[in-house]
Amino acid sequence: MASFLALLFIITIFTVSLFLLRKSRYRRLRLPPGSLGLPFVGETLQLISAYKSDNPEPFMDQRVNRYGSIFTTHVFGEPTVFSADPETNRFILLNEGKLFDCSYPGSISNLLGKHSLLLMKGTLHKRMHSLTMSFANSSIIKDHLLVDIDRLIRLNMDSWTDRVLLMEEAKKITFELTVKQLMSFDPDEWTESLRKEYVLVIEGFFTLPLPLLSTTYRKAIKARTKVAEALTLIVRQRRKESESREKKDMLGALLASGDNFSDEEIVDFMLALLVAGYETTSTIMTLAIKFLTETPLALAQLKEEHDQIRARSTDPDAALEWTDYKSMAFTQCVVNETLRVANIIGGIFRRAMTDINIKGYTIPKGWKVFASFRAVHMNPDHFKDARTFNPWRWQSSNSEVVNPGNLYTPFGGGPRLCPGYELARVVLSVFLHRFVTRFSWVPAEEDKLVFFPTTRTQKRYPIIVKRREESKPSSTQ
Ligand code: HEM
Repeated sequence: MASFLALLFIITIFTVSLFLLRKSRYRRLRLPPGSLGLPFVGETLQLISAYKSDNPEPFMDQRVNRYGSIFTTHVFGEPTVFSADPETNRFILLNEGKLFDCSYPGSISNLLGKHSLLLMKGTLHKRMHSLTMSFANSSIIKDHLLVDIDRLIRLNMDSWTDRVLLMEEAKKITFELTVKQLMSFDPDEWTESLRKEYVLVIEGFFTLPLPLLSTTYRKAIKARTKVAEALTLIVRQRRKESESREKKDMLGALLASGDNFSDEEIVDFMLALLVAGYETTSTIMTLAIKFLTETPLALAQLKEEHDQIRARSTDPDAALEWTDYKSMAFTQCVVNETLRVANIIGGIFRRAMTDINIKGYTIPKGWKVFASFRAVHMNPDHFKDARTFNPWRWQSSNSEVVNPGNLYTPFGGGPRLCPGYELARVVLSVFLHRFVTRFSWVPAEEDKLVFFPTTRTQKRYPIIVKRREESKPSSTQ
């Protein structure tokens, strides 16, 4: 008993001294105001509980009201400076690689692989980022991706009847599209079994990277190995045939780039691209439908826009043309507003490479920073009635958002600007076109949005769909 009390005493003294030491070191620097919370856990539990609800705003609102738009907190085991300030966010984004480095949790880094674009740094990152951009830009989308996007979306929707888990279906579509774009494969059993392994890999992102303690992480590592093996076989196969058959896909571009990438480099690169577009694009597809369902006036206007495009052709299944996409003016307002309100990527973590002075404060070297896009997008000082879904705010006649500048950053910015931003917009627009012209629908049950560990609806948004021609009264009646 005496030795237990002595141990308890030592632990208490150690913890208190650590806490005081930490406080006095930070007091010497001009840190942004805030609270580091409890020793070790900091304010992690408050953050998680806010973001696990459908209204995470109070976590930021309370701290911004108390300390201002740049404040210090302590989350996920580290002191972190949070920014809800658009100028500071821009500064962080633009100084990537100079003052700040990207920073992902160990589980994500291990599962992605060291050659993934998300983890690359320096000149190689620059080169690979521009290669990726060149592969998802508007002329490539116009020249050949649009046809595949439209075809695969229709193919998937052909089998939808009655109750549909929209989030699941959207994920399937997005995965198939990315596989097609990367290596020209049409969906089949191979694609679906690869997707199942992917789901396991992604589940591992949000666990501790400790195989002995976490079954989910162990399964994710196993699945990652399987995915890498499957992709390696494809790369090797393509190397053999690359001289005779030049395919217009990402893998072809990598092999023809003259950079002599190894199999491992190409596999890591493709694996990460499949992850980056998968959750994000499918979630935005689902949430666009959810927000429209809850805003009938916007839905009616959107339907009208798309019915008019359909009316231009006698064939209801005629492929969409680039000019059709370009004529979807209100759809672009819906896309912008969905991205603003949903905040699929609510912000980005970086690590300070040196002591950084900003707005009169110091961010100490080695500290994490979090540039919160969400806090800016949801701030009524920047967007009128910010917490309401209002696609009309994006209409060119509306003076509110003529030039949103640094205020609107759903795809980030600077050297790590999302290379899939244009592609995601086209996929979402085509999906909305086919969805509203083919179906009427009602939610099958209440479903709630949550924002941790990722933005999603709790029940994968179940809906009951009805083909529009079925719901129309027959002309002979
Ligand atoms: C609605 C859909 C999407 C959203 C909201 C989104 C958002 C973002 C954001 C905010 C970043 C910046 C991350 C950072 O600065 O650390 C990013 C990076 C990235 N995105 Fe997207 N993205 C979407 C779709 C896509 C698609 C379809 C692709 C596939 C081509 C893609 C590929 C990537 C890649 C590879 C990166 C890493 C870039 C780098 O680190 O250099 N994204 N995305």
